[in-house]
Amino acid sequence: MAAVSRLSRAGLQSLVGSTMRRPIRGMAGAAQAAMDVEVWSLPMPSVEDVQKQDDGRGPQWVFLGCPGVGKGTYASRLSKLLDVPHIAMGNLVRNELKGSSPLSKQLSDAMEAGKLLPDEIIFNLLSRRLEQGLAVGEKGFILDGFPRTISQAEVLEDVTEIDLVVNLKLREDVLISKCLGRRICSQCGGNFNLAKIDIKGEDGAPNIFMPPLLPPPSCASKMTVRADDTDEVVRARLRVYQEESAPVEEFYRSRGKLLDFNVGGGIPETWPNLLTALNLTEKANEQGVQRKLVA
Ligand SMILES: Nc1ncnc2c1ncn2[C@@H]1O[C@H](COP(=O)(O)OP(=O)(O)O)[C@@H](O)[C@H]1O
Repeated sequence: MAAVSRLSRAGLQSLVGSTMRRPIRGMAGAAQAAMDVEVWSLPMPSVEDVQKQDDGRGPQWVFLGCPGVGKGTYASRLSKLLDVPHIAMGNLVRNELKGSSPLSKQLSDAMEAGKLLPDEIIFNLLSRRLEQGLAVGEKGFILDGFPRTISQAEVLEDVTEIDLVVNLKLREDVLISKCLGRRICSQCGGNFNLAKIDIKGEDGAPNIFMPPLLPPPSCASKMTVRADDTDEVVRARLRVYQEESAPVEEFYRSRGKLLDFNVGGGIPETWPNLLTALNLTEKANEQGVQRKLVA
């Protein structure tokens, strides 16, 4: 619990310390002022909170990877196995932007164009989520979609020691097909995918086969598409990933924390391979998880 507390509170401190210095990209002055008010109204941490030593902390992992690679799918499965929450930044953002205020509209427009949102908004949402987790005794987390820039990674590093960063990889044409095939049930929130990937490997590259993940009949008539899963916006998100997020891979690689993992197939094939790469078994949570990287 202390670990989550430390991240959350120190994250706030770090954010508050940098809010006024860091320019907010592409935001109108009024919207920026509104965000600053919200950020500064958050509770200030005490030095003791930040310095408190951890005990009983759970795993604190990060999932990196391009849009469509399956971060949500595998982070969610691992979170159940490791008994820690899966905190998906994109979901926090989408939930927050359901309102109709001018600021929500402006941020939704930016998101739907594939742009990153300002750090202040992101830190605010993440801190709030971690505070809620702390209140219910969460001990660790798997972060998905955060950090997405070097500056976010630096703030995270200031406030907690991430144990492991799983970097999912997949070729770009497949990423695009997976994003365009993604469907979400408007009733149960289930994630599905209509894309059928069947690529014969050339020049020694392995075949890639990913069957579609079709909805059950009860969901079939309720399929929705994310507004940013259009061809144009997916390509924009991939460009943003290369420019802003790919350097985060190197940030963690240079610290010896990055585990590259090629997503070579569908879930039934990839999930056990991922567990093997992580040296985990399905029963890990019953026995107490000891993560060891495969040598
Ligand atoms: N860490 C972050 N920093 C800035 N913006 C973010 C962050 N996480 C999510 N967002 C915003 O939410 C959108 C959707 O995020 P997500 O669902 O994680 O998408 P993806 O499928 O591209 O990984 C992003 O395109 C961006 O606008």
